[in-house]
Amino acid sequence: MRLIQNMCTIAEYPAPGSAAADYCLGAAGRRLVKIAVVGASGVGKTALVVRFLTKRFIGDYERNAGNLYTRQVQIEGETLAIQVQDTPGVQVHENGLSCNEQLNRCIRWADAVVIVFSITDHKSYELIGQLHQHVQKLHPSTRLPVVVVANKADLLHIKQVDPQLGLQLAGMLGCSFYEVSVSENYNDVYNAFHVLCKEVSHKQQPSSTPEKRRTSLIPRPKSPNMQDLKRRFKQALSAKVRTVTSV
Ligand SMILES: Nc1nc2c(ncn2[C@@H]2O[C@H](COP(=O)(O)OP(=O)(O)OP(=O)(O)O)[C@@H](O)[C@H]2O)c(=O)[nH]1
Repeated sequence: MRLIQNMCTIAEYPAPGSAAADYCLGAAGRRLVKIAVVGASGVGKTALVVRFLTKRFIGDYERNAGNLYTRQVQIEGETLAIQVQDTPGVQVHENGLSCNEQLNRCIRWADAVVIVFSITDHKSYELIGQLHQHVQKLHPSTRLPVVVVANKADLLHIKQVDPQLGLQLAGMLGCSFYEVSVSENYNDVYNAFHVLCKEVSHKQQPSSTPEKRRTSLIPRPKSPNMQDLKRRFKQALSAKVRTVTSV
């Protein structure tokens, strides 16, 4: 969907670090968390993003062109600006995943990724492992926080994937897992994004762990000033002289 009320549509596929991409951060001087939402076509990526941003479920969306939205979230008492990049559905070809340059740019830009599949579409589930691998390949020097989301939990009667399998796979990949129904439940959607933001926030502040903060609060001993040193040296010297003369 192209433009949705109450959301700020910033740009389509902004270049990392571009003025558009940093708009929200610059506006309020807040820390920024950038999230890309990826997965097969029709799994509910746009619905998920819209639900998270507006709390509303809107049944029909234009085929996604990949928009960037923003909102603020409170994480452990701090207000963070978050940008969420919706992406077009990933295509699969005979020789595997086909990720176009736009999608790759989004993944490289992101601090964290949401990989979505639908429990009504087994093929979308089969993509998760490959997508996760692709994300890691585009971020070779860091372990990007990823959450796997199994959507359409309300459609149990036509399910093709047991959500339990999603949980197992996410565990094997070292990702968090959420089973959600974007159409019926806002809280699970919110929690999935919230956990991801928290993980990124902790990663962005490695030096402010409680242990380090405690250490920095221990006062350093005052270094004695030169005057003081001279005074003490003189005192020691005259005491020595007194001792020698008294012998
Ligand atoms: N029943 C049900 N339908 C859902 C749910 N989430 C999304 N849908 C529907 O699934 C369809 C596809 O949703 P989209 O959000 O457009 O999916 P997408 O992954 O963005 O699709 P692409 O833009 O093609 O990549 C829409 O008709 C949504 O209304 C859900 O939790 N339950």
